[in-house]
Amino acid sequence: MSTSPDSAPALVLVNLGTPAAPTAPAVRRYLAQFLHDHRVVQLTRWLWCPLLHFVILPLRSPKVAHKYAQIWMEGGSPLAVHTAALAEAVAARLPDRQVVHAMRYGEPSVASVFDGLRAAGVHRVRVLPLYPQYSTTTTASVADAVAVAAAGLQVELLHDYHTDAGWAAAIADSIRAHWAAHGRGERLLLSFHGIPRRLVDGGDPYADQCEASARAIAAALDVRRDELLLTFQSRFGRERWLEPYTLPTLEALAREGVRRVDVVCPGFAVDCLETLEEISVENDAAFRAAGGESLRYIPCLNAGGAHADALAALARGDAGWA
Ligand SMILES: C=CC1=C(C)c2cc3[nH]c(cc4nc(cc5[nH]c(cc1n2)c(C)c5CCC(=O)O)C(CCC(=O)O)=C4C)c(C)c3C=C
Ligand SMILES: [Fe+2]
Ligand SMILES: [Fe+2]
Repeated sequence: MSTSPDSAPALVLVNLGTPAAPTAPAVRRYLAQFLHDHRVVQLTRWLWCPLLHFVILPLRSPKVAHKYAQIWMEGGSPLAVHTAALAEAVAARLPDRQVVHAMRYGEPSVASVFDGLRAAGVHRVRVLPLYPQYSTTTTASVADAVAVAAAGLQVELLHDYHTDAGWAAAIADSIRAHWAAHGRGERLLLSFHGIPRRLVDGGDPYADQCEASARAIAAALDVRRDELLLTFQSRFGRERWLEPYTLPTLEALAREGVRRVDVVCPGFAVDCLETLEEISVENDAAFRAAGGESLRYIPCLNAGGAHADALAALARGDAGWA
């Protein structure tokens, strides 16, 4: 299918990426690409490469592969399965344009997806990184990969959608649906992926955008902002990351006598290792070990209709594209 320069732009949804199999070699290949990205780890290469190749990859890959094995789905890694399904759901809402997905690390790579679009005669592309909150570690890294892959194409990228009304309403509806099915926990915790504090001090707007998302979700839920707790998970390495950290917060709540906590992860477009294993398995066990009764995890929006509607509306609109 060849497109004219003024037909609707193709849409590429870009997610982080995930291993091809729940095995140590596949996880090692994935982590090697991910953790070589200067946007993710800024350490000087002569220091970082030996540490990565001789310590982190050999030690971490088998452990992380074991975690992936616990959550692996029939069609593959949850992140891959849900991202593909989400792209299909968005495509069904945008019949006038081509909608595909790509992964920043692993397959389908940004380069291969752009080659496919060029071969199909596409001239204009909109790239929607599946990160509601902008960070140099994620969104800017997608922009780097797109800049390399997009020669000859007219490209626009969505900076973020952290207070988009359709997205915030979809998260609020998912929380309400969870409350209707399971009753309301004593606390609602919003857990976002963390980043090093140093990056925020250097100007990364991620922390401010997480806070603004929390306010938007509270407004859409019609609760006060102080009825929600905002925490940061998935710390990697030894330096200080954004605080408060999710796990110690959950343990402190349990010790204070809070029995039931609802946890939602609004920084993740689809469920993945960090939500299905870290929150739902590891943190749940730690919460109960500290005296809590149940950590009730509220799934990501995944390929749900409200999510696809919100992303399709963003793709059609003009706000935030540059
Ligand atoms: C949602 C936004 C994300 C930000 C911001 C982010 C920053 C970030 N992550 C790492 C290190 C790791 N992250 C890992 C997994 C992972 N991270 C995100 C999202 C964000 N990361 C997702 C969706 C996932 C899950 C992928 C999946 O396959 O399901 C991992 C791999 C797992 C592990 O080894 O623990 C690492 C490592 C850093 C260093 C960073 C910012 C500096
Ligand atoms: Fe290296
Ligand atoms: Fe991460």
